[in-house]
Formats: sequence, structure tokens, C-alpha cells
Amino acid sequence: MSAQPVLKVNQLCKRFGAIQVTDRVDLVVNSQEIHALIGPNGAGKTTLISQIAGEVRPDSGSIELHGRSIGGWSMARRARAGISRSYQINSSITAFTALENVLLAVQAHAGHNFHFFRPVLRDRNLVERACMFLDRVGMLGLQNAMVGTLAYGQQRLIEVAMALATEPGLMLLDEPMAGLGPAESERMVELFDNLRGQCAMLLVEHDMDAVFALADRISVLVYGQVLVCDTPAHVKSNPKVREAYLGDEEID
Ligand SMILES: Nc1ncnc2c1ncn2[C@@H]1O[C@H](COP(=O)(O)OP(=O)(O)OP(=O)(O)O)[C@@H](O)[C@H]1O
Repeated sequence: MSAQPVLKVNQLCKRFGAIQVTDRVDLVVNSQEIHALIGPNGAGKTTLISQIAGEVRPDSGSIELHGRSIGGWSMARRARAGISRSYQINSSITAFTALENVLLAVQAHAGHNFHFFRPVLRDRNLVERACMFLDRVGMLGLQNAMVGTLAYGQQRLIEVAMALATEPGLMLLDEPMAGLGPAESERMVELFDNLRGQCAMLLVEHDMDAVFALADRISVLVYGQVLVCDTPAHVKSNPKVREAYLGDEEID
């Protein structure tokens, strides 16, 4: 694996009132890497993701994407530069079909204005591209189903297809397994495993089976600080990590 940093976070700090939620965080995500960010509830994982995506402004520190400082960039500019973010909740439009949702993402990435669907559905190139992304997540057969009628796990797959349609260099995945049953989680793990190498991923996840199945490296966040950043095997055997997780998720 080449070790080109896609993302470099340096000494990032964020305080909410009395709580130092991000405390001098250094983090590097290399190209093609699946980098997991784990830590107990309230450790500051989502806040860190939000700062990288541009939703929350850090108090100090820097964030670089492919060596360029993006600290002053809007969310939209970061998205155009290749950062895609998935949320803990479904964010697709339930009253539209799977195809229409992915078309929206394809259309936005292609730089089109939103003309809505009648003309877009006639644009064979855009539809073909949308179908390709639906196929990549195994949802091509359900392209005409209203997203609201799909099972929760299927809706999450549509979201991944929408993220892929923006051709990201870095996917920020905030608890993609949340709310999924065991079979759906397994399917999602398989999907991310298959996407390995197509883009870098920063994965926030409480499902330790998924984390240890997918991660090339793991950063452990505790009280806003990176406690350790290492390979899954080293993280698993690290006594400090075990201590931080006492009474929380099992990491066996
Ligand atoms: N906008 C905000 N204003 C004030 N406090 C906030 C805000 N956002 C988050 N916090 C606080 O910051 C801390 C870290 O929250 P965050 O959601 O980043 O943790 P997390 O590690 O993602 O937790 P979880 O695993 O439970 O999702 C928590 O104490 C939370 O209450």
C-alpha cells in the first residue's frame, strides 16, 4: 500500500463550553487506507469528523487534504474537493426512488444544476452512471423502489451509492453499521472491504467486529485525545486501550 497522506490533521483543538472535545489531535489517513476511529461514548469522534467535513469550526490546529490546508473552506468546497460524509441517520430522500436519489448525487458531482428528474431521467449518461453506483452496492435490482419502502439496511446502501457517486477521495463514515442487524452489518462490511483501494475511509464505528475486520489502522480517542494509533493487533493488546474501554464495548 502506498502511504500518501490524503488527510492530515495537526494539533486540532475544539472546546464546547467547559469540555475540551478535541484535544491536540494529530491524525493521518493515507490513500487507500481504512482508518478506524474508535473510543468510548462522548470521546469526541463525531465532533472530529464534523471538523474535517467543515461543519464545525476548530478553535486551533490545521487540516490538510492532499497537502492543501482546507481550514478556511466551506463544507461544499470540501465536498467538491473529494470529502464525502455519511451520517448516523439515513439522509436519502425517502419519497424518491433509489435511482432518483443516486441521480441527484451524480448530477451534483457532474456540476449540473438541479433540474429535477424529468430531463435528468432522459440523460442516458447520467442514468448509466447512477446505475453503475447502484450496482456497486448491490441495489441495482431495486432502482425503481421508493427509498422509503426499502429496509433500513437497504436505505443505508443507497446512501453509500450516493457517496460513491461523488467520487470521493476520502469517505467519512460515521457509524455506518448503526441500527443494522447482523446480516446487514456483514453485507456492509463486505461492501467496504470491496471498496478498499478505491478511496480512503475514516470509519467511526462502535461495532468492533466491523472495525477489526476492516481497519488497516485504528486511532483510539479518549476524552478528545488520541490515546494510540496503531494496527488492529497492537490496539487490541494495548493495556491502555483495554482500560479506556472497561465497561464499554468489548474489544475481544
Ligand atoms: N454542539 C455541541 N455543543 C456542546 N457540546 C457538544 C456539541 N457537540 C458535541 N458536544 C459534546 O461533546 C462531547 C463529544 O461528543 P461527540 O458526539 O463528538 O462524541 P462521540 O465520541 O462521537 O460520542 P458517541 O460515540 O456517543 O457518538 C460530548 O460530551 C457532547 O455532549
